[in-house]
Amino acid sequence: MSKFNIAICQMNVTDSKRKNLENARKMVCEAVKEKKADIIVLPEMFNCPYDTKVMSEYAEEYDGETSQVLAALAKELDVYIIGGSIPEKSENKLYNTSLIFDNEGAIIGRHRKVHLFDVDIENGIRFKESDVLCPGNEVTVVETKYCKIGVAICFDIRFPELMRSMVLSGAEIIVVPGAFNMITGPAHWDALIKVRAIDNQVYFIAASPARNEKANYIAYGHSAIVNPWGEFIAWAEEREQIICSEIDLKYIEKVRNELPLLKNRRESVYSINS
Ligand SMILES: NC(=O)CC(=O)C(=O)O
Repeated sequence: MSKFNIAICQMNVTDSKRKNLENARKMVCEAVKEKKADIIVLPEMFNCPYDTKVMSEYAEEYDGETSQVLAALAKELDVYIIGGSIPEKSENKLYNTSLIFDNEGAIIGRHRKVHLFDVDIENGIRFKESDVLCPGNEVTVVETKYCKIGVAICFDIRFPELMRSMVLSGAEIIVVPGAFNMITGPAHWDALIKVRAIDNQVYFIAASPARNEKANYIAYGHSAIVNPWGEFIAWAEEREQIICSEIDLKYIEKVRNELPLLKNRRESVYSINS
């Protein structure tokens, strides 16, 4: 199966977990019925506000309410779900975690955000995930019936070594649920998505929450799907919406053959471990 569809549900996230889960369910169903999506991606922290003060309140141990909803939905609709991220509790620690389900509702991967968003931008934004979260320590690449997919979360996008590691492990698609904000979003979001797609010759799927001007942390929106040539093939505005695009694995092969970047790396000259 070299062609299939991926959708992003750019959903409104509220402070009610119940409403967020209901909304996720509604949008995933719509993505499958209306857009014929085979893989559906949700945004970062889709079941709770992106606010370090409340993350522990919303956190769940695996296998909690959110993972049960997503697993059941994936099975019922016969689709893969890359469950954005949620605050995950494990052994008294909190993580920003993406849970990934196959079309039978089985969990096939779990990515814990590796790079925590600790920034202090003058006259801009101060955010310190490490006040409450611990970092994950693994590169996540899941095997699906379509191809291998790398999954990372938001700030992880800024670390090209992580993206390249996924591709060296065979990823042909990279999925990043992410909640950029009104300072870093306009400055860097589109550019990062585009360049990560170009330098890794992958389809790049970046899934944001919809913009909520009343939230403490205002997400930028503008979810997008970029092809391995660096073209935006589907994109959202700020509001709640679903975007979807066809993925063509043969096109990845074509781009990688015509412009053989991955083959022509000179590892003897540079190494990502040095
Ligand atoms: N929220 C994040 O993790 C990252 C972000 O907003 C940025 O890198 O900018």
